[in-house]
Amino acid sequence: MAFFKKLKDRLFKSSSKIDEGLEAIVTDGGVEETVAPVPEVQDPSVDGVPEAAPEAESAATDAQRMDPVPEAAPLPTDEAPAPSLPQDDREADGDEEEVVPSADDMMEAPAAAVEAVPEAVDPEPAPLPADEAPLAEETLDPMPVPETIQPEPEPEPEPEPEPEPEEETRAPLVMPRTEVASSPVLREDRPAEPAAKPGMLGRLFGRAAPQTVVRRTLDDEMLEQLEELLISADMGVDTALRVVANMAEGHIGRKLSVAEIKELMSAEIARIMEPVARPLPLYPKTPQVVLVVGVNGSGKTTTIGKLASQFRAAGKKVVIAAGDTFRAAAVEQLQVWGDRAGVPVLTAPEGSDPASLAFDAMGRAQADGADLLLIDTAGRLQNRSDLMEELAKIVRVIRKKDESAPHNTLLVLDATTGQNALNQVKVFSDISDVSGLVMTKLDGTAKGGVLVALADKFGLPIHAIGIGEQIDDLDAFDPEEFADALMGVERT
Ligand SMILES: Nc1nc2c(ncn2[C@@H]2O[C@H](COP(=O)(O)OP(=O)(O)OP(=O)(O)O)[C@@H](O)[C@H]2O)c(=O)[nH]1
Repeated sequence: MAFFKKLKDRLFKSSSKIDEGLEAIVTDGGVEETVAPVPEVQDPSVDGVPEAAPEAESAATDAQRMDPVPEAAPLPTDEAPAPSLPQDDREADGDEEEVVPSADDMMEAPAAAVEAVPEAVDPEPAPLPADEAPLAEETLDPMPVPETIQPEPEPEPEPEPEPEPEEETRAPLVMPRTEVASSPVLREDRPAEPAAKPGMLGRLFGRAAPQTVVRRTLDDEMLEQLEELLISADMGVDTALRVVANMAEGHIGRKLSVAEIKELMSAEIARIMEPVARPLPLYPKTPQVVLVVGVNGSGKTTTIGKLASQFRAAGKKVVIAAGDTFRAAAVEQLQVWGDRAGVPVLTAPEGSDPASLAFDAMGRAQADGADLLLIDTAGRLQNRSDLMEELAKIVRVIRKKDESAPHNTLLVLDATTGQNALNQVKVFSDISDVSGLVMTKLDGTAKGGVLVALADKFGLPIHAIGIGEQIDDLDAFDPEEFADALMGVERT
């Protein structure tokens, strides 16, 4: 399943809360309007845009959003270019994901494929392919250009083309999302054309019954209600105010439906989040040391496991240091992830000095020629000064081996803590040099708006978001996808 689809499905607690709230706000004082009937689709093979009564064009669009025509036509072929495959294949298959091999597709390899990676033994140091040469600083694309991007065109189009062997070439989440976003074929969740032009008979007889939409005039009272709604989704007062104020610009006094408000808010949220959507940067210097911090239970261990698996699957050599020596369960959990991914996990006896383990792990990573060293840490905020000293010591000792380390300090935050996440950013920024955020557990929380507040307030890069416990439930952060998922925007 595409990550965006999962994100949308799993952010339902946040989006349905917003949805219900918006319905109530618009219905309260809104007026039901009849909109132009939606033509029934009779001939989906004909490309085109459905007709709309000119005087009610926007209303018709809204009605379609609210009640999409069920038999939407397939994408016109020129909307889904797949230059490397014959036209027939694309049409016959009807599945863009398979016929247009892409980096995004590769993120969707089933976990089973990843589990098939060999045991956690030190793998034979295979020579790195040319395309994995160290990247220049700020070059964000660690993804080797796999053969699947440019598949060999078949001399003779096969009637049943074999699916591409994508499992082995999954990209890590550090893949730059800008590239993905610029490629329309990757947006399989957002077909560009909602419906086809009806056939002739359809145009004559097949018009659906007139539909209605409720719209309410945007005024101060409604703005206040919208603000409260966003605050209830954990967006925080300041951010909610900003979103609503910007959204209101140019729309005061206009009649808006729920769908239109959602789209306006989604655009505003995406605009706020755009500057912080930055994949984890990769540096030419290896091993790149990534220190992972966060309170207990925020998802550090799981995030490290997912990162290690994704990087390993992308051909990177990874070493993990199980630096939370206070919790045996955390060490065991990391070992399970390490075994799955074929990544060595360095451990130390319970209660021993995590800095000493980090020092050894640094040595091991250097000796192994590892690309990445991921260091887990304890998250005992109960004793802040102890934790601060512990983190400072880890940094001191690894700098004995590389004075530029750690190259990233990732703060892992649990979305279910809502506004508390803001305090955690403050505290961890005080005690460590936080360079970026990962937000976990966006699935199953009605507090997803907190990520908008974080972006608005701190401006720290958001590298990735977690929406479940499986390997591929962590992906780079895409502001537009997130905003749409949070607001429950339906793009037809
Ligand atoms: N639903 C959901 N659960 C998650 C996600 N990420 C982590 N978890 C779960 O959250 C729990 C805590 O995750 P850990 O990775 O152990 O958190 P931690 O920060 O390492 O915790 P400590 O080891 O106590 O410091 C585990 O049960 C994970 O499976 C996520 O994105 N979604």
